[in-house]
Amino acid sequence: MNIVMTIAGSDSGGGAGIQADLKTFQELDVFGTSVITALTAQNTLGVHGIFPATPEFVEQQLNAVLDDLKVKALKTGMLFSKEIIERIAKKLREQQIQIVVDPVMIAKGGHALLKEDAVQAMIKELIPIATVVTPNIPEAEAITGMAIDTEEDIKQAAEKLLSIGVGCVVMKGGHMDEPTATDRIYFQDGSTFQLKSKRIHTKHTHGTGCTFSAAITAYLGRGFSVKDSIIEAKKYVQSAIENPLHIGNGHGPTNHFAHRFHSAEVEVIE
Ligand SMILES: Nc1ncnc2c1ncn2[C@@H]1O[C@H](COP(=O)(O)OP(=O)(O)O)[C@@H](O)[C@H]1O
Ligand SMILES: Cc1ncc(COP(=O)(O)O)c(N)n1
Repeated sequence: MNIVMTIAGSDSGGGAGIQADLKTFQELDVFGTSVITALTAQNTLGVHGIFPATPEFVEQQLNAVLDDLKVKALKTGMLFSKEIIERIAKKLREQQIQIVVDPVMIAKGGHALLKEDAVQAMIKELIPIATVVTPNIPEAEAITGMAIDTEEDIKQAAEKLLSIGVGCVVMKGGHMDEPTATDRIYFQDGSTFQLKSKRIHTKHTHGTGCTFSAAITAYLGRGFSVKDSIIEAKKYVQSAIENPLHIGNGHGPTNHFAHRFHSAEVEVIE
């Protein structure tokens, strides 16, 4: 059995964070383990409270899993503070695990999930040891300090991220004002490709980023290449967005069952 891990926050509403990650892992046939950085009191309407774990307890969870289970790939999501990031990075530097960093900063409803002073720790400690980083446009702007409006801006921001040391940058296009949902992928060796799918006009996009990065992690854990993992993950998230569950009164979650009966169309542009 391929074992993977998520290091993220809990979403009591079940749409994002640890809950979205574990659902994705289960659907994609890998064994999911978890390290919870913070509890959130959250539903489809927003984040109502945050109760962080101590950095020591985050480390204890990480040690408990890694001392016993052979984790092949992991993702990080909501990490909340600089102290938590430092603990995690110190431990992960000693491991041979493929790391997907989803640099979660702000929930769709506007609530901060990462303290402002933690961005630098993410840049210094975590991104350099990552296999893949998956920023959305506002996150890429916060990390690079650049305004991103055009395709050329996206490329420049990706180059800045690559210069920090990460192996591959996935610039997610959910927030771009484009008729398609286009993600642009850049590798250290200069190669690049795009993934294009139909943009779905829906308010049910809570947890799309979490689901996407968890799916990349699941495929890496199964031994897929980085490129194929990203392509397959995009198909999974597209199908999860195209078939919303219509639950809750706000931004509803993605549908993790959808891939069982619907295969989404994703165009790979080299
Ligand atoms: N309305 C949409 N229709 C189709 N795909 C979308 C839509 N919104 C986001 N996506 C896709 O979902 C994934 C997550 O992207 P994004 O929403 O930008 O990230 P985040 O959830 O971190 O803000 C990406 O693959 C993106 O292309
Ligand atoms: C615990 C947790 N982790 C991540 C997100 C981001 O998800 P989204 O950007 O879809 O709100 C969230 N809302 N809550």
